[in-house]
Parts: sequence; structure tokens; C-alpha cells
Amino acid sequence: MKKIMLIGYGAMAQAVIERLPPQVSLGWIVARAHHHAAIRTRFGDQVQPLLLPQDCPQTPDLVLECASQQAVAQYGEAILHRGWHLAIVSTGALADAALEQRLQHAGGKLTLLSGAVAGIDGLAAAKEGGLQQVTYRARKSPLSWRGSYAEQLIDLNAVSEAQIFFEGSAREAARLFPANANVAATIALGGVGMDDTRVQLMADPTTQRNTHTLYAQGLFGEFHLELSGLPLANNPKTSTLAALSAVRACRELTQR
Ligand SMILES: NC(=O)C1=CN([C@@H]2O[C@H](COP(=O)(O)OP(=O)(O)OC[C@H]3O[C@@H](n4cnc5c(N)ncnc54)[C@H](O)[C@@H]3O)[C@@H](O)[C@H]2O)C=CC1
Ligand SMILES: O=C([O-])CC(=O)C(=O)O
Repeated sequence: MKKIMLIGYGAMAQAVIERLPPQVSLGWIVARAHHHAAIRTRFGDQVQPLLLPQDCPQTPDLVLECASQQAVAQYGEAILHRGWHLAIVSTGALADAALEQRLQHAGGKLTLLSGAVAGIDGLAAAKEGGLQQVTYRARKSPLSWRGSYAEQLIDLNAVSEAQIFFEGSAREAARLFPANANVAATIALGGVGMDDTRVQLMADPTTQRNTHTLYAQGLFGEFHLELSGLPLANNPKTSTLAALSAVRACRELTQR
């Protein structure tokens, strides 16, 4: 039996808990203090709520970050420094170049989950031959952008047709939209980097989906990938596929 630590107790963490493979158990949840009573009530002694990963008395087989870019910045180094395996979904944290360097040199094992997008394997292969252009566009409902920096760029209540409200680099997108543009960072890290990956963010009142469009061109030829994902019921910002990529990381623990 493999025993994992989850960081976060929000929509994605709940979706992961519901789908944990049979040979994987949840041992610890790093969560804000106000979640601890609910965790104890739900899991009894089986799962220990923690304020910090470092409070864990054992070595988890995997630490699964499903919380925020801020959580990666706050705990990432300490986890890796212990030699533990950390898988992160809030990949946009690596838009902070200094943090990326610290995590790369901290030890342990860092895995970037594919999250809400597909095609990163092909993009990384294409990179071996040289990539000339990588662009990414996210199209989500106005509801999915609510509470984000988008509110300063567009009137989300008044948007009547699909509208691009942000264009810039993956680094800018990931930092300005920490709960919405991690995919931009994932694509950047697999391809031409944070500064050369061009990103468009779009609000579309006619959609209920989170649609990710990836275009890459290089020596290999070109590809155009469009993924139309269903958001989680509890968080319209987050695609179901992102949670499933975390479940897959758990399943892989049992397949080694
Ligand atoms: N790579 C990808 O494709 C995607 C990545 N994400 C990332 O996953 C994160 C989680 O998504 P959801 O669960 O839907 O968000 P959510 O807002 O429903 O839940 C986040 C949870 O993490 C907790 N949290 C945040 N920072 C924390 C910290 N420093 N310490 C302890 N707990 C902390 C919050 O209290 C909350 O319980 C997003 O914020 C985003 O960074 C989300 C969607 C796609
Ligand atoms: O789940 C999604 O559709 C994408 C997302 O939030 C992100 O890239 O951070």
C-alpha cells in the first residue's frame, strides 16, 4: 500500500480523494486550520491534518500539491529538501525564475503534472528538433474568470460574445492568473519557455467548457490541439482533467 500526502482541501483535492486507486491511501492533508475539524470528522484517525508538510512524522510515497502557486512557493523547497517526491499541479509557480531554480536544486524529485491539457509529450518531442512558434489560448466562461485579474481587464457581467481580454507571455499569464493559467506555464516548460510562449485568454459567455488550444510549429511540422474540458462542479476555474492527472500520478505509484 502506498501512502500519499495531499496539499490543499479544495475542489481538486476532493475530486482526487474520490478517485484514489485501491492500493493508494491518503495519510496526510496539508490544509488551512479551518479545514482540520472537517478532515478529522470525515477520516477519523486514518488521515492526519497538518499545517505544514514538515510536520509529517513519516516519508510519504508522494506529496501531491492540489492547492495553489503560493503553496508550491511556501512548501516546495522543504519537501524536496527532505528527498521526497513532490508532484505539482500549480505549475505556474515556476514562472518565478528564482523559485524554479531553488526547486531544481533542492533535491528530491519534482514532477510537473500535465493538468488540464494534453500533448505535452508531443510538444517536448518536437522541441528536440527545434520549435519556431508555440501559442496557447484558454477560453472559459465569464464565471470561470470571476475573482481573477480578468475583472480589471473586462466587464465579465457585460461580455456578450467571445472576447480576448489578455495577450502576453506565459510568464505574465501564469503570474497574473494564478488559479487560471497554470496550463500556460505547463506548455511553456514543455516547449519554448515562459517568455516565448504566446498566450491569449478569452471569456466566452456561450461556453460552459474550459477550452485549451495549443498550436506548435517547428522542424517536425505543426500541430493544433484543442481540448474542451468539463470544469469541476465545485470550481468552474478548474478542469476535471487536471484532477484526473493527479489521480494518474497516484496510480503510477502502484505500477512501478
Ligand atoms: N495545471 C493545471 O492544469 C491546473 C492547475 N490548477 C491549480 O490547482 C489549484 C487548486 O485548484 P482547486 O482545488 O480547484 O482550487 P480551490 O480554490 O477549490 O482549492 C484550493 C485549496 O487549496 C488550499 N490552499 C491554497 N494555498 C494553500 C496553502 N499555502 N496551504 C494550505 N492550503 C492551501 C485552499 O485553502 C483550498 O482548500 C489551483 O489554485 C491552481 O493553482 C488548477 C487547474 C488546472
Ligand atoms: O483547469 C483549467 O482549465 C486550467 C486552469 O485552471 C489553469 O491553467 O490553471
